[in-house]
Amino acid sequence: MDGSAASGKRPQTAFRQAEKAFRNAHKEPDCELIPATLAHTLALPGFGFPVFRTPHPAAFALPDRPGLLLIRDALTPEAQRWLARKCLVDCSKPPNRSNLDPFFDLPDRSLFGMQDDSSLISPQDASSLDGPLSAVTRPKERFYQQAQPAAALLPRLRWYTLGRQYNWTTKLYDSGSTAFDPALDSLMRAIAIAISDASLGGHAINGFDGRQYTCHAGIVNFYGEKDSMAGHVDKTEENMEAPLISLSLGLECVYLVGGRTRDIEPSAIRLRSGDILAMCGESRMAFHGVPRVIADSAPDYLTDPCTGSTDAGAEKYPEWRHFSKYLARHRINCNARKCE
Ligand SMILES: O=C(O)CCC(=O)C(=O)O
Ligand SMILES: [Fe+2]
Repeated sequence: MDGSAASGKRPQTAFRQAEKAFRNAHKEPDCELIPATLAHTLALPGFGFPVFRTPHPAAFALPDRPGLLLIRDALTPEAQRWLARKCLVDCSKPPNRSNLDPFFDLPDRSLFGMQDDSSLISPQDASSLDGPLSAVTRPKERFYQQAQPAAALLPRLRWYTLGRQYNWTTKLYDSGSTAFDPALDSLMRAIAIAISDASLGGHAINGFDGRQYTCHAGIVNFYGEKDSMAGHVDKTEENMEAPLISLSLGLECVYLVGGRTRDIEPSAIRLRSGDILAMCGESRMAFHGVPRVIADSAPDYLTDPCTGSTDAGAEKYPEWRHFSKYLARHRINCNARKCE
C-alpha cells in the first residue's frame, strides 16, 4: 500500500517527484531528442555580427511532448555576449520591474551597469570601500532602511519583467507596458519565423505563422547555482497559439517538461548556453520548470574576461570582465511571449 495514502497525506505528483530527484539525487537528464524539420532558415541580417551559428541548425523534438522544439547551440558567442549585456544592463532597470522592487528603491540604472569595480565584488569587500556609494539602494521599509551596495543585491536578483509587466501575485499582466527592446523583439521574431511550420515526421510541431509574431511581454530570469524554478504553466497570455520563445545563457540547467497536469511524469533535458527552446502548440499548456542549475558549466567564451578581443562584442563592452564573472556563476533565461 502507498504509505502516503495510509498516512492521509496526498501522494506526491509525478512532476514533484521528478523535481526532487533531479534536484537532490543529481539524476541526469536522459531524454531522447528526435531530429525535427525546420521549414525556414534562421536568419537575422543587419545586426553587425552573425547572430546565428548557421541558417540551418539542428532542431529537436521530444517523444510524447508535442509542440516542444529545441534548437541546440543556435546563437553565436558574439550574439550570446550581446544578449547577456542586453539582459544584464538594458533590460534590467526601471521602468521594468524586478523581484527586488517591493523591498528596495532601486537606482534608475541597472545594478550591473555600475561601472566601478565595486559593483560586482563581494558585499564584504564592497563595505570596506568608499566607491560603492554610487551603487547604494534604500529599502522601502523605514525600519530596515539601510544602504546596500549593488554587490549585496545582485545575488538576490531573480527576475525582471519586460513589456507587459507580469504580476506574480495576481498571475495577471498589470495594465500598462514598458517598451519592449526593439533589437530583442527582432531576434525573437526571427526565431518565430524560422520555427513556423516546424514538423516531425510530417506532423506539425508549430502551426503559428512567425511573421505575425511580436513580443508583448517577456521575463529575464537569473539563476544562481543553487536556484531553481518550480513547475508551472504559463497560461496568462490570451494567445496560446503563438510560441513562447526561451533563450539560455551562462550555466547549463536541467529543464523538466511534462503535460497538462502534474501527474504526468516530465521529460528532462539539459539546456545549454546558446540554446533556443520554443513551447509551441500543445506544449504551451505543459507544466515545466528548472529543478537544477549545473555549476561550472558555462562556456569559456562567456567566462573569459578577455574574451574575443577582435569580436564586436568585446569591443563594445569594456565592462565585459564584470559580466564574465557573473556568467561563470549564473544562468540567465530570457523569454518572450505574444499575448494577443
Ligand atoms: O528558465 C527557464 O528556462 C524557464 C523559465 C520559465 O519557465 C518562465 O519564466 O516562465
Ligand atoms: Fe515558464
